[in-house]
Amino acid sequence: MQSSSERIARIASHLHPPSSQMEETSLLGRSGCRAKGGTPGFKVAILGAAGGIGQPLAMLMKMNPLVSVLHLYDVVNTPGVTADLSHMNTGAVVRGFLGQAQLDNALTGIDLVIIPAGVPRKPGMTRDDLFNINAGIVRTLCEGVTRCCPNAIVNLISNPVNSTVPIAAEVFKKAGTYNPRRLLGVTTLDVARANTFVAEVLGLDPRNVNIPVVGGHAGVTILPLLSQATPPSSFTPEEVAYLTERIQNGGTEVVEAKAGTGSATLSMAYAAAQFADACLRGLRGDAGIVECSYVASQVTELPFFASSVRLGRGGVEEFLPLGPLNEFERAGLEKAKKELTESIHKGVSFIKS
Ligand SMILES: NC(=O)c1ccc[n+]([C@@H]2O[C@H](COP(=O)([O-])OP(=O)(O)OC[C@H]3O[C@@H](n4cnc5c(N)ncnc54)[C@H](O)[C@@H]3O)[C@@H](O)[C@H]2O)c1
Ligand SMILES: O=C(O)C[C@H](O)C(=O)O
Repeated sequence: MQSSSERIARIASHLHPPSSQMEETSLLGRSGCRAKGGTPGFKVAILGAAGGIGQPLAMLMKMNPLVSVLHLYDVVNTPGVTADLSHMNTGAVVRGFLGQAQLDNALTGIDLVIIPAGVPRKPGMTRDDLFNINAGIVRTLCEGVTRCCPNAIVNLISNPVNSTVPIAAEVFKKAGTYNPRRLLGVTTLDVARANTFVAEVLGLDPRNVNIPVVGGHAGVTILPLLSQATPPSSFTPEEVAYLTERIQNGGTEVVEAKAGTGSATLSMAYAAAQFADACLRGLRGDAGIVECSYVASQVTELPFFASSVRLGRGGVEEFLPLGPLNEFERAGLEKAKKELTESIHKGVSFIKS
C-alpha cells in the first residue's frame, strides 16, 4: 500500500519525466491508475500528430468512445500536444512519442494507424509537387508499421494520396506483410465537400446528402458521381459543370485562401475522424459501414482506385460496383484513369527502383 506522498510523487514523475526519459510521455489521471488504458476499445496511433491536421484529428480521436489508447507521434512538439489533450476527461489514454527513435514504441500493439505526416501545398503547387518530400516520409513510417503492427488498418492522408498509397503497398509487399484490405487512402474530404456543395445548390441540409466520389484524390481524378446523388436529384448542365469543378478544386480553394500557410486542416481532421470512426466500427463488427476510399481495387483495370467499399473486421470486405455512369461521368472516368495510371506508376517505381 503506497502512502499519499508516494502516490503524488509517482504521478509527478510521469507528468515531468526527466528529458533523458522522454521516450514515452504517458500521462496519468489524478488517481495515477490509468497508464494501461481505462476503457475497453481500440488502440489508435496518429503519425504527424503535431501538425495542422494532426492536432485537431488527435482531439477528435480523443473524443471517440471507441478509442482506449491514443498514441501521438511526430518529429516535433508531441509532448505539448499530448499534455494538452490528456487533460480532456474522455476515456482514451494519450501517450506522446517524439522523433524517429520512438516510432516503434508509438506503433507497437496498434489497431489503427492514421498518417497525416508530411508537407502541405502552397499556392501554385499541385499535390504531385509534394511527392519528393512526402514519399520518403511515408516510406519510413510504413516501414515502422511492418515492424510493429503489421496487422493494423492504415488510413493514409499524406499527399499525393494517388501515389502514397501505392508506395505504402510496395513497402508492405517488400516486408511480406501486405494485406490490401487493410490499406486505405483517405478521400472522405472529397465526399464531405461534394455533400456540402450539392446541399448548397439544392437548398438541403448537407447531412442528408450523399454523393459518391470515385477515382482518386487530385484534380481530374476526383470524380463526383452526381447522377447517383442521395436524395435522387437532377442537375442542369451548368450545375454539373459548377459542382464538378468546385469539388475537384476544393483543396486548391483552401490552399489559395490560406495564402501560403497550408492546406485544409480542420475540415480534413473532421473527415479523417469520420473515416477512422467508420474503420473502428467495422473492426468492432458493425454491419453496413460503407465509405469511399482509395484502395487496391478490381473495380476498374487500375490497381488502385477510389470507390465505395464496405468496411468490416478485416478492413475492406466488399467493393461496391461503380453503378451506372452518365456520358459526362464516363468521360470524366477516362480522364481520371489516365492521370491515376501515371501517379500509381510513380509511387510503385519509387520503392522498386
Ligand atoms: N487526403 C486528404 O484529403 C488530405 C487533405 C488535407 C491535407 N492532406 C495532406 O496531409 C499532409 C499533412 O498536412 P498538414 O496540413 O497537417 O501539414 P503540417 O505541415 O501542418 O503537418 C504535418 C506534420 O507532419 C510532421 N512530420 C513531418 N515529417 C514527419 C516524419 N518523418 N514523421 C512524423 N511526422 C512528420 C510535421 O512535423 C508536422 O507536424 C500533407 O501532405 C497534405 O497535403 C491530405
Ligand atoms: O489540396 C490539398 O493540397 C490538400 C488536400 O488534398 C485537400 O484536398 O484539401
